Amino acid sequence: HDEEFPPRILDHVMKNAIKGDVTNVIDVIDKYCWSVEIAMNVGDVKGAILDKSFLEASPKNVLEIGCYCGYSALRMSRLLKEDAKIFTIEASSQYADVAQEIISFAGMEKKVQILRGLSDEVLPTIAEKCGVRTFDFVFIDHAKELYKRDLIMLENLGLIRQGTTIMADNVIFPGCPDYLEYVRNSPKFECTNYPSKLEYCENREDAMEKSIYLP
Ligand SMILES: Oc1cc(-c2ccc(F)cc2)cc2cncnc12
Ligand SMILES: [Mg+2]
Repeated sequence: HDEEFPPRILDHVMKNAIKGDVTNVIDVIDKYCWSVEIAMNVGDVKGAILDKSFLEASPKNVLEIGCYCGYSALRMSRLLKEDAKIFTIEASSQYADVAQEIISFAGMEKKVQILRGLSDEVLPTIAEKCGVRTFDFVFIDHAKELYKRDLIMLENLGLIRQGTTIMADNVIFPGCPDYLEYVRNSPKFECTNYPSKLEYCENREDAMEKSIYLP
């Protein structure tokens, strides 16, 4: 990926969005990505699918794996109920730096906590570090080859509970076949597929997969 996109989107947001207006920041990012350059945010079309599942779950403790520039964390933060919080794991310190700036610019720094590091390094201590026992909603949107490994880690660490909603981005493109096979064949997950398009594209298929954990 273009390593220089994050600083450019940060600069564009700072110059064109309204400080403290999270909906405007989201809109400014989407307009930029539709008109200037594509980025790997979940985007507005798949973002609406995420929003709907998020509202249905109405979660208190939210985990995101793959923060990037903070776009999906902002989308979820604007739908958070009182005293609910989002913890988002980001392995790239460059991405985490930009995400922190964008999340703070939007005024959501109290609702979103960025955890820097690789998911398999962060997850084992996240419960005690964040004062959370289990997560009510999980959004998986990082390296596709890590989806299955990390879901199994969430199960083994007891970080998900009866009824936890897990949303996964990019299950068609770039695709995560082993993850899909795992959740769809497991009796512990109730899965729903939401066909859509790759972010900021009209003609490339992608989809989100919702899996409700029912151990
Ligand atoms: O939504 C996404 C899209 C792409 C991606 C890859 C290749 C391409 F050509 C276009 C888009 C990569 C991602 C990596 N992590 C999380 N989400 C991603
Ligand atoms: Mg994605």
